[in-house]
Amino acid sequence: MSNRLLEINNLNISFGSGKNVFNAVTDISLSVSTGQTAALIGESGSGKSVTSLSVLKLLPANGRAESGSIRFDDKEILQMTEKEMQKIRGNEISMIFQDAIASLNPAMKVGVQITEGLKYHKQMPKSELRTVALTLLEQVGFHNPAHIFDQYPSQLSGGMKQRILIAMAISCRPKLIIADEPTTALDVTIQRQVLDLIADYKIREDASVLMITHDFGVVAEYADWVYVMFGGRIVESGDVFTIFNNPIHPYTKGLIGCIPSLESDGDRLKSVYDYSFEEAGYKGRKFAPETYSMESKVYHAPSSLIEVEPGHYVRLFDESEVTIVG
Ligand SMILES: Nc1ncnc2c1ncn2[C@@H]1O[C@H](COP(=O)(O)OP(=O)(O)OP(=O)(O)O)[C@@H](O)[C@H]1O
Repeated sequence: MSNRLLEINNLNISFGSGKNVFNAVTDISLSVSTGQTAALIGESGSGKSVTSLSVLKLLPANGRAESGSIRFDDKEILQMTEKEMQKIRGNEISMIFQDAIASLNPAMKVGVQITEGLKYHKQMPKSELRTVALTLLEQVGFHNPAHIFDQYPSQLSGGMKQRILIAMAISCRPKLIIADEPTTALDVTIQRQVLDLIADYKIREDASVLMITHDFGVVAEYADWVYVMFGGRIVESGDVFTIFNNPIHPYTKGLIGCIPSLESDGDRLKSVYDYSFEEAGYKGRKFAPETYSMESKVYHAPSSLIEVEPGHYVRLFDESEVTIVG
């Protein structure tokens, strides 16, 4: 078996029907190897969440994977039935959602909520559930697990609730964790704790993480492999060192330029668009995903990723590599 636990190939996802079809994700390919963290980074609306939801077959009702493949542990997800997916969700793949704190049941003790997955997926006897839940609470950093077990969500802070969610996510010892901006609502110290807990789990269990983020600082610290998304496509990918040392696509450069730095001497934080305007010398988004217009002509950019050095892929964007189609 390959060590690619998750492998997405040429995935296309659209919403709507008839004339109102909208392609949210176009020709995405990515993989997450065993024991590694892959980050999917891009601005809001670039298709990160839609891609990750498709791995669990949890797309909204008006969305669908049109073509491509999603292989997890050498099984094709897109061909699985709902019943088969129920055995995978929360068991082999866990997802920590952006706004997941709201999903905690306010009327149930958090300790009991942690045991739900174990009852459902592992048929664990009642006598063992409490002991396992206490261990999980310890693993996510609670020094007084017996006390926390009996608390209701309203008695806990946001950061504590986030740790409960991580305990739930890891309870069945999933092979893959999908973390969709799990820290957006939290302050910086707690963000780090949450990301560290996910990283600890990954190391302890030799598990894999697909991390969805818009923060290159987080990518630098936690990811092994990076996929940069723009407009529903991957525009650059490679291992984290290569992407930081030799970013090629203007959008990637822009994102890296957005990381606040202590040495920046008080400079205004550049937005990605400022960067592309200045660096690319174009009026408009030079690196638009497929077509863009300039001086009343429409340009069509080649849509394939090119391997510019071993393992480093970039979608072409240079004017010399653009053909005029209209
Ligand atoms: N139910 C839906 N119906 C129609 N379009 C949708 C639906 N859900 C998402 N989209 C569209 O799909 C595109 C990708 O959205 P997605 O949520 O994956 O972006 P994202 O990169 O995860 O952004 P964010 O960081 O804000 O979550 C967006 O243009 C979005 O408007």
